[in-house]
Amino acid sequence: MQNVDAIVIGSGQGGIPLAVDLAKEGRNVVLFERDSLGGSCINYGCTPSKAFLAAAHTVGRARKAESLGIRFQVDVDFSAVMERVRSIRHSFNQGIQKRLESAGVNVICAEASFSGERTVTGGEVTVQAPLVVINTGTSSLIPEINGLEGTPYLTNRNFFDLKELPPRLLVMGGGYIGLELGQGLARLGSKTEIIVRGDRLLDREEPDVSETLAEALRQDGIGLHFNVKVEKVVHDGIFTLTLSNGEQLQGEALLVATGRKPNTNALNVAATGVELDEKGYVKIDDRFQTTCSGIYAIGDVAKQPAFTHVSWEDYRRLKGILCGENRTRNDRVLGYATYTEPQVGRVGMTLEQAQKQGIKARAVTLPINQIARAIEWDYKFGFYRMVVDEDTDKILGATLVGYETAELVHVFLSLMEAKATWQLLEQSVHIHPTYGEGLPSLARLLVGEDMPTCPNK
Ligand SMILES: Cc1cc2nc3c(=O)[nH]c(=O)nc-3n(C[C@H](O)[C@H](O)[C@H](O)COP(=O)(O)OP(=O)(O)OC[C@H]3O[C@@H](n4cnc5c(N)ncnc54)[C@H](O)[C@@H]3O)c2cc1C
Ligand SMILES: NC(=O)c1ccc[n+]([C@@H]2O[C@H](COP(=O)([O-])OP(=O)(O)OC[C@H]3O[C@@H](n4cnc5c(N)ncnc54)[C@H](O)[C@@H]3O)[C@@H](O)[C@H]2O)c1
Repeated sequence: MQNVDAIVIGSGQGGIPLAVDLAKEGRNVVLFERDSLGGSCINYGCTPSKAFLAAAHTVGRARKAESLGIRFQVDVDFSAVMERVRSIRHSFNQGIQKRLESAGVNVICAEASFSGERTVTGGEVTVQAPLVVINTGTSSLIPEINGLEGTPYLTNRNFFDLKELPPRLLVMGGGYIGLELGQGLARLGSKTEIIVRGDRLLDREEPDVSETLAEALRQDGIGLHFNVKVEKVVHDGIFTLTLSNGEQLQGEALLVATGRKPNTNALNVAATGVELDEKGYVKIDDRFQTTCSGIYAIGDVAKQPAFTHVSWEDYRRLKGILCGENRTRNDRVLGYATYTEPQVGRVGMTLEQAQKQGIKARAVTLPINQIARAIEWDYKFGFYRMVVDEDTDKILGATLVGYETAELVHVFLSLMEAKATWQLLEQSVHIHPTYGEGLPSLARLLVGEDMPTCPNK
């Protein structure tokens, strides 16, 4: 056994920069990774999915251009689309490897598990350190369904290895992955059916977000099946799913996107006193400390909101804490987005969430058809909503559904980080004609101005 300064388990989005920084400071750092360097985000998450959606949404927008008087002949070279996705993934992955190597991190390509207090074994290597950081992420949670096991179903792991476009795609799950990848393949040409066990898509969002997305997906030709479960799966070259309402659906491909489970099974945490919650996530306190001193956990495995920028920010905060700064993980404004078309850009609380916390809150909503830019570009789906505290006038949250709202929502992120009031937004003079000019217009609804609120509308 060797003694080192720090051990990082998992090359996730927080673990890599932390290992690099510590190594650059001259510490002896060992990083264990059992799979490809860069974790879910680079290998089977954000990077390949967004490169894939760049192609898919280009097709969607080309088809939609007919309403502008333009007709395109769309010819999808699926194999070229996926080759490009894989080459971007490869280049990101190589970049990570070089970064770790040049910083002097000792990378061990093996599955790691605890073999004693702050002692970790992976492959032939056993190391002990005063500092251990767990950044092992999550994997697909596969439901137990009669006949599913052993069939060649897709998850986000093998989706990006597809070489041919499946003529028909069945998707289980109406969350982020099911909607992004389902709409993506539909736009590239697969006849797609999405099976949802509840009564709406993205069920953590407000109902009108779900309705807007459902309408947009239907316009892409996607079949939506609500309030049904998959009871049986048969695969004989083709997948046949029997649903709880008796209906049968068939497809050449089945994507299972029904949630995630933490990668903690292999860790043998009992050997070092790290406790897990009832679902297997690592329990941490406000400062990322597990129940074992000297061992920290960051990112998805610590049940942080499962986004790359959160894992990255966990690293920045943990680094501050390790350097003696008085930081916690709780005082941050977190946003996220769904990269469907329309996109859903979100930050902070919804009206219902604010009211449940006892805040006297109010929400205003501006439909996208009140924004000149949207009319000029014939963009029909969406709305902008802001939630404010009526006592303090502070902005509490925003939901933006529409064109590239993942970009636009940063206006709210910054305003909220600055603890700004809605009056600041109301006073702002945004450029005409932009989607962004809808934001002060939204704020002006709070002073009672009638719609339309944008110039030329
Ligand atoms: C399809 C998809 C699309 C996504 N799109 C987005 C997006 O657009 N934007 C966004 O912000 N987020 C997105 N996410 C979420 C994002 O990928 C994760 O939140 C992000 O990767 C953070 O992960 P992490 O740092 O916790 O660990 P991960 O990136 O999951 O990395 C964990 C690493 O630990 C390794 N590991 C696990 N156990 C062990 C062990 N015992 N020993 C050694 N190594 C181990 C794993 O192999 C993995 O490489 C997406 C996720 C998916 C699945
Ligand atoms: N744009 C992004 O930032 C992005 C994109 C993809 C994934 N992610 C991250 O990855 C996480 C996981 O995504 P996900 O889509 O797997 O999970 P999710 O939790 O978003 O959605 C899973 C869906 O599957 C449904 N479901 C569960 N069991 C089912 C069953 N047996 N049959 C049918 N439906 C079932 C759930 O009701 C839910 O709607 C997300 O929560 C997110 O944090 C982020």
